[in-house]
Amino acid sequence: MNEDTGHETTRDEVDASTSDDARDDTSETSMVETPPEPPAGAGSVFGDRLPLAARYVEILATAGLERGLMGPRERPRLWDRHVLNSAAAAVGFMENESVVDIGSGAGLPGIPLALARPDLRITLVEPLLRRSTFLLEVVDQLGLDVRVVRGRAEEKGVIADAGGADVVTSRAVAPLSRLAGWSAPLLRPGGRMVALKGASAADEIERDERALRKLGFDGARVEVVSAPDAEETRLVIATLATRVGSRGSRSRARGSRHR
Ligand SMILES: C[S@@+](CC[C@H](N)C(=O)[O-])C[C@H]1O[C@@H](n2cnc3c(N)ncnc32)[C@H](O)[C@@H]1O
Repeated sequence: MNEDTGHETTRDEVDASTSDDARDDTSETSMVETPPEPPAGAGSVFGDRLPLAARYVEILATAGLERGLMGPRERPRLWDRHVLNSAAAAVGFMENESVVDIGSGAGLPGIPLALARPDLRITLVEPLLRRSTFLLEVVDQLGLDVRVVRGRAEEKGVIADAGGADVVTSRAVAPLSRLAGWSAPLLRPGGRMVALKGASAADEIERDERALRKLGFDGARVEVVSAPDAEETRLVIATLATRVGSRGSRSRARGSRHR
């Protein structure tokens, strides 16, 4: 059981290595190391925002590691396994869509998406104070127009604040049926869930098909995507066909808190 989330830890969550357990092996990390260099393909993903993406990787490699948001073993693969892997999901979003990233942790996939796709209007939802504080700092340091909402995706206050979104995204947060249950109330009718999943994506759809349909999701499918020099990722995409959940106000205040 994951102490942060109160639910069983899935393989995806373990893979993300963003749990507080990461703090146990910080002794392996040398804080004076220079940040990992961007791979050649990163330029085509982030364009003129590559320096901001590099700054984000630097923050993850320093404060992110020091504060236990990333495991030290992730340091050499921050670009390919995390930042570029998250940015690869950009193909799942249409122009100017509003996007809620639930369980954003250290900002994945929301921050790389905001950097690769400045047209998207992104809200990061994260319940843990330490992580939501980190997210506010990242948004501030990178000068991004991204909202941070502290709370659990399923909380009424979060739904009222961040709901009515075109897309709800997530990465390594929960099994598909639970994710769908959290995503549906945050979506406008006809909105989409775009969940970044690992190799289990197709099996999860098969396993949770009935639960998805019950929640009003149609046509769940897997799209395999990748960015240059990045690990492949699988997007589970499903459309909310019926009116489920509530629309919320979209206050532009940064750093709202719901408890
Ligand atoms: C394993 S981490 C993944 C973080 C990030 N998405 C990534 O890919 O690195 C799971 C995150 O989900 C958050 N979380 C757990 N339950 C949640 C809920 N009900 N609503 C929103 N976030 C939740 C946790 O606090 C944690 O930051």
